[in-house]
Amino acid sequence: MRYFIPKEYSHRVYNLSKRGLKMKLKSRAVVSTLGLLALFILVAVNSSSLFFMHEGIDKLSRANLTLNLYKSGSSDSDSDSRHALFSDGGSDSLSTKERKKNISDLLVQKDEIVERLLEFLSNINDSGFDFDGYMSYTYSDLVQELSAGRLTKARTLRLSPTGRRDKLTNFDLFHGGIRQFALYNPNSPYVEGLLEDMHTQPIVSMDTMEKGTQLKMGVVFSNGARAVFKPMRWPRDRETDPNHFYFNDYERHNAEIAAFYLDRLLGFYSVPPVAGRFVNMTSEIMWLSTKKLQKTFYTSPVNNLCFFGECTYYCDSRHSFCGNGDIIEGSFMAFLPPDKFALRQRWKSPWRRSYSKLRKAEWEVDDNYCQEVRKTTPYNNGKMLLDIIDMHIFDFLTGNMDRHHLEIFKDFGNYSFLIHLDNGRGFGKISHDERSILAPLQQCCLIRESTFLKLLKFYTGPEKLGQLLRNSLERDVLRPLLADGHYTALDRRVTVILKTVYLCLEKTDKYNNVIIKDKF
Ligand SMILES: Nc1ncnc2c1ncn2[C@@H]1O[C@H](COP(=O)(O)OP(=O)(O)OP(=O)(O)O)[C@@H](O)[C@H]1O
Ligand SMILES: [Mn+2]
Repeated sequence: MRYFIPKEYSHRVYNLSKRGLKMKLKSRAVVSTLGLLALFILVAVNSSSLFFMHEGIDKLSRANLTLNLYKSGSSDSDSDSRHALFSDGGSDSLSTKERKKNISDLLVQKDEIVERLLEFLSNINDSGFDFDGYMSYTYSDLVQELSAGRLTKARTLRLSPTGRRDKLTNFDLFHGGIRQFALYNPNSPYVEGLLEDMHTQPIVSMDTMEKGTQLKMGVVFSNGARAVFKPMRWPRDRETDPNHFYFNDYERHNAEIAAFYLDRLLGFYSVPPVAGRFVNMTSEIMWLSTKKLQKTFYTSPVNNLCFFGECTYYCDSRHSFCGNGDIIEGSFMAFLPPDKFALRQRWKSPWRRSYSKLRKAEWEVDDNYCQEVRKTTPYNNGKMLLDIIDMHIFDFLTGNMDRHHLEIFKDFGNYSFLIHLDNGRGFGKISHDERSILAPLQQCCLIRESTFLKLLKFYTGPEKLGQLLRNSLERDVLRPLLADGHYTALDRRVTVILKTVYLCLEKTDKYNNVIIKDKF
């Protein structure tokens, strides 16, 4: 396998030492003196709310957001020179009232509590939040602006370069492009290229993966790329059995694919690229696998080829994977770099479920659970807790209750992003919203501002999350990937999240206590 660090990325490094942050701030100051000017205003307004954040990070974040999200208030600087995401729209011929009315006409389903949230936001003049400017943005523009912090030229993994650059595959480029705050850059052509490769490249090796509890296979393609293959277990319109506990639920190949697109749509960039593919069970699985695995193949009474493979759970003839003839669908998730190049660290999530029918987890019985978590390393660094909350919001949207571990690249340290592997237990229920997945948001009453603004945009429209995801999923060969009801469920769940945020705001009555401005 070949690795390299793309040249254009290797010269700027996020250094978490104070000196590093100061240097970063300094370079920003050169780019925009206005940023600093507005920073001071913001610092004065918000100094009390971000008490738990690392001081340096705090400054950096505010500088960034001042540039993008806020009106300059009493600042006398020239607004055209700013990258103002939310311009004040002064030249617009419509009055504020008219614009608000036009926008609210676009709302399909209003929710009384979220309406109150909007009212609250339109009235918080003192923090300089430009509500009208925000409302005039489309989701696509918004996500570009708000997720930019994740894609800045943070450092990549230290993978040693071998091989010539023109010979590098999309898979190599994906590994070379993994950064401290995002797994990939959605604007880089290698992402689409890798999806295409996983869909078209001949499969040359297929082996059972030892890791995890349910069957999954390690695949090697002819160009050297590797992927985790999860075959289709059941039809995509079949919902989770309500009598099953979350830990008895099967994995769904389509959920893995949909989760990748949802994560990308939300601007998190934490799920490795996943592509769907039809696989020939005879030539692409059986002939390539071990004798042991081959022994689990059989022909079903209706002449479909089936196998059950080897794994800790559900690998017996009552839980088989059966093809249509000998063709089966499956998801292919790009492999992360192997441990010897980039070690990952995995530990139990504080909001892990008990995985027992009888026992409750600590977070389920202790209302002050978050206050304790916030004091502990690494959740006190100002980023990881917000990442966990983002992750649970993501899991709540898909309905995945199976987030038992947190995982990062060791090389990036505690101030890095969480990798979202294992999304196969999402999209199992259409009409049920599992609110307990939102526990970290509910208990900590914190949400990253960018996440909040993105979700709110789905509520105000005109673009809705369900429709946007439906459009994205059209690209995959296994379309349609989700039963129709899942798209409506997503829109409904956005509202549930926003209501949760409003209830937090109501408790503290202060925007900055709940909605945290950091650079992500
Ligand atoms: N894309 C990937 N690249 C590298 N390793 C991976 C990838 N996907 C999964 N793995 C490895 O396999 C392990 C198990 O994967 P996954 O969590 O999807 O399976 P699982 O059967 O649901 O596991 P569990 O029972 O622990 O929930 C992961 O923790 C990770 O170490
Ligand atoms: Mn799992």
